[in-house]
Amino acid sequence: MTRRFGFSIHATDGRARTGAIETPRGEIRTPAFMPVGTAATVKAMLPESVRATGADILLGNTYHLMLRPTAERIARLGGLHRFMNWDRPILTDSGGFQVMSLAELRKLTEEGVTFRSHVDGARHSLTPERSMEIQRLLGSDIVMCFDECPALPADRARIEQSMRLSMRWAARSREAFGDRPGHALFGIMQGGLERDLREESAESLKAIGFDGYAVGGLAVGEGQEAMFGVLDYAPGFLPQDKPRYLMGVGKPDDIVGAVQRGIDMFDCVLPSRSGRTGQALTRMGAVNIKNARHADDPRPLDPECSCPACTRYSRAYLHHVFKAGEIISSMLLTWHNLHYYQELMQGLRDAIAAGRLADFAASFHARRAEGDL
Ligand SMILES: NCc1cc(CSc2ccccc2)c2nc(N)[nH]c(=O)c2c1
Ligand SMILES: [Zn+2]
Repeated sequence: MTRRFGFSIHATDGRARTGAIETPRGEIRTPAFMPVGTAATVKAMLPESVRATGADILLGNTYHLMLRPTAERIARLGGLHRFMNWDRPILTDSGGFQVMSLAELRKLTEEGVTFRSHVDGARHSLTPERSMEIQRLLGSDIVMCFDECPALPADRARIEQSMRLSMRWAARSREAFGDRPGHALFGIMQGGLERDLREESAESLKAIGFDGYAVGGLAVGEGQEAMFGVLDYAPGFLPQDKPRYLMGVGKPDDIVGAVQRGIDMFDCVLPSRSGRTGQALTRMGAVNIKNARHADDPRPLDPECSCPACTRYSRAYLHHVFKAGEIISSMLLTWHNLHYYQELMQGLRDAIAAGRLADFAASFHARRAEGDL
């Protein structure tokens, strides 16, 4: 077990890489999918079940945890790993993105953001310094810089102004983070869909120096084509020997395309959130288990899947417990969706290692029927 944070690339295929991030709490195989555990839980899953799906790392949410139960309380109780019974790596976001999308009465200044809690209306402020303190109190292994992700649509001037503010905040985040062996600080590239602003952001972040680099400000409504257009060049602006994390992405086909363009780490609420609404993500595409056609179907959701939902239950049963609003419905479909995502990541890692990523991507797309199954 290492006391340090390190990244090694084991193989490449085109711009895609497969390797591992070494942390004191265990390794993270890349490309990696990181389930989101917003309020110190991956909804409808026990931590041991999340691990059983193949996850090496979870995401925690600074914004939610600072409001409830507060970072200070979690620190007093031994930190987030102890609190939520997950002893492997945790990455926490810096909170700025959620403030702008969830909080009320937000005020943005050079200093940071003040806002009212969506929980109880209490006033709060987040600055780069406070965000670093909260993430330290939580005990997260990978800390994200405090940044600003501009709401779209936004004109170039707004994107430019916002990116440069985020770069000043990145420098303050680095300063406030200090020297913490075994813990990592990731910078976040901004710049919208503007190539020159993306390059300027990357240069600013490299000049400061980070343990990893995220691509922020994508998957904010621009659509897959525009996102891939940015990913055709933006990862290349980042250091080749450091992990690259595409924040908040994405659907399975988003992930396959982004891996082909050099991204190593992903997170998305889709597998867990859609699981709770009855949408099962499978290699053939999406299955909406609430549809009446499943009511008498004795077959498994996906006969090729080895998860508990597919090996022990029929579509008819899953349909029934969903229609009845039974808690087990969320448990089983969330488990299946997270299992499917981790199988997809393992398939990508194996394909890159074998130099057959193009074939993997081609068969991935060929299997997916259009529309609902
Ligand atoms: N939808 C894209 C997205 C998502 C997140 C949130 S990722 C996340 C969510 C919950 C827990 C951990 C990470 C972002 N976070 C930051 N800091 N900056 C961004 O530009 C950005 C863009
Ligand atoms: Zn399954």
